[in-house]
Amino acid sequence: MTTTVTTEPLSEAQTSRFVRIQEGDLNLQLHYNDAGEGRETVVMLHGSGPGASGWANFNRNVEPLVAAGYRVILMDCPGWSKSDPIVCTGSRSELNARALKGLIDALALERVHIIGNSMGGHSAVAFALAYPERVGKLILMGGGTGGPSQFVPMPTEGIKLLDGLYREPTIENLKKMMAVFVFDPSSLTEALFQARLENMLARRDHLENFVKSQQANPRQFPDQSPRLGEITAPALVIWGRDDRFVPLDGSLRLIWGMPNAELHVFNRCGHWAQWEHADKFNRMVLDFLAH
Ligand SMILES: O=C(O)CCC(=O)/C=C/C=C(\O)C(=O)O
Repeated sequence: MTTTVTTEPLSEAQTSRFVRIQEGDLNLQLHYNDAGEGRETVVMLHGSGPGASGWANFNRNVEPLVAAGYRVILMDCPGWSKSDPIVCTGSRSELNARALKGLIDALALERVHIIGNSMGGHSAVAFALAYPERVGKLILMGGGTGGPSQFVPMPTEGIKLLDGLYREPTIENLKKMMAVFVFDPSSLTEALFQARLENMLARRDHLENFVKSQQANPRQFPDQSPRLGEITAPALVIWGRDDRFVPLDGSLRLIWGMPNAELHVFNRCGHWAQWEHADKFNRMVLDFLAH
């Protein structure tokens, strides 16, 4: 007799968890997804767009890491998805870093690898600066520090569309922003737009709080370049050549600043390398983590 073992694909609902964290004066409920049972843990931090979440940003990346034996945690940052609302008047990179510290303390994880997308990259760097002993390896995509581009006027075209969408959360504005996320907008499906629209409209408080935060402090993601030399963790920086949100020269600042960083640039790729080039991205991440 033959036994057939079928493995169900991982789903958002099945991996969804909540935890209350207390980190200094930061006391809030965070939502996260938790998949796999490996000895080593990879945390994934999402970007700052309206309706973003760990699952929305990284749904093409979780399974391969879990299959390779990692535990994968997707943290929804304060002010996104099912995590508690917040108005941030200081550095959002540092706020997210503190939230992550609270989360890994609550889960009793001593040290984690971090994959950060855009705001998630800024936050991963802030975490590595504040809690270096808690970091294994860093993978930074389309982010790692705020600060100016030497080549592209700021705010970039993508960030202007993102800000416009926060102020007027319509399907038309969402499609305009998402068309700029990727190199090839024909890869975006109606189902993807609808899922993102649902996420976005489910939490109008988050949208309003983002606008209030920016009014209180337009520099939510400060320039962390002067301190990059302090980060000794091995870092893989990944960027899309055609990134219209956070320009490519941001990646050079990161690898010039961090002593143990290396860079891969994807051709025909926008701000969502982990989605647009998922297969190669996953292979590169697994290789980097293993060696
Ligand atoms: O302003 C910055 O430097 C960060 C912008 C950012 O995080 C944009 C991210 C967009 C996404 O990846 C998303 O919303 O999914």
